[in-house]
Amino acid sequence: SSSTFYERYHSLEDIYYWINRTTQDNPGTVKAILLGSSYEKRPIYALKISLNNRPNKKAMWIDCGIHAREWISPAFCLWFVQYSLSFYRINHDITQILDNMDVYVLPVFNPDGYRYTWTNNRMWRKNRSYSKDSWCIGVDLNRNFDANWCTEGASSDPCTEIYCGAFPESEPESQAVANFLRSHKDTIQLYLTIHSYSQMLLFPYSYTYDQAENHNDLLEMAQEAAQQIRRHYRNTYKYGAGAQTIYLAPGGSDDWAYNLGIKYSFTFELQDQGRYGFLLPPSHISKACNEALLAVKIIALKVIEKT
Ligand SMILES: NCCCCC[C@@H](C[SeH])C(=O)O
Ligand SMILES: [Zn+2]
Ligand SMILES: [Zn+2]
Repeated sequence: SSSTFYERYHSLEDIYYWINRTTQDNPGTVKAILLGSSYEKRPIYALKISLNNRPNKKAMWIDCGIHAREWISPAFCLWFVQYSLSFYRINHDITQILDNMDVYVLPVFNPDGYRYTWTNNRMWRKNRSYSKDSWCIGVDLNRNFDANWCTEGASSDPCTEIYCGAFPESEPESQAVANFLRSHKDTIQLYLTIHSYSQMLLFPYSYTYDQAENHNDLLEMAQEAAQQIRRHYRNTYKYGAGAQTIYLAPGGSDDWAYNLGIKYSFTFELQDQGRYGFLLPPSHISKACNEALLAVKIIALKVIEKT
């Protein structure tokens, strides 16, 4: 039954099949968009969910799986799509969101890396590109964006987990996403990128300790989301600007999207706090995704209210 499908992790092939099936089963509502292809030439598909064809509707963006080992992230993207399609016109919050915004969902930002965690190394983080002057493989796609690129919190050593790449957007995966966001920056009002673990709701900046221009807005939104998770699920999420809440991290997709003009930009770190870490068991998927869903609802509704 569908409930067990969404409470399991799925291979890359399964997710491609799911993308196809979901698109075919929901013509006119779900459209697959080919953003580009990975280093190993795998397609990078985003789904566009559009529940009504109201003219010049705004949009929100959720990407998952930029880091290969963070399996709960793609699981959440699938969960979110299924919830949206199942509860539109049933749940008030998701109905309000989908009536006001289209949603772009990118289930697997880094398909080569994700596949690699299924076949070779469960703990792989980066993509699978080769660098010309090192035997080491892979760029940290969340250090490869053009936002204070390769400063403190990233490394120019290809053998590190935070290798920034040869230059900003050097990787086909980050380039594909950046191109799409650049060409849709006037309609996309909210950028969300889903990671694990450590249970945090983060917002710009991570490349500097300087405050974002709408810091108070972002803080209030993250705070409310964290409070509601605490109230409904009795679980604790830290929240704040990335640099001081987690660590300095330049070249991130959230900071780049923010500087592009998407003024509501967040990085979610989902469950857990370290007991299982990246190896969160399937039995925890439901709770982790419900917590993330609540945060998305609260933040998205606030964006609608503010714009
Ligand atoms: N854009 C940087 C947001 C804060 C760091 C997020 C974590 C997720 Se694993 C990282 O990319 O190291
Ligand atoms: Zn991550
Ligand atoms: Zn993380």
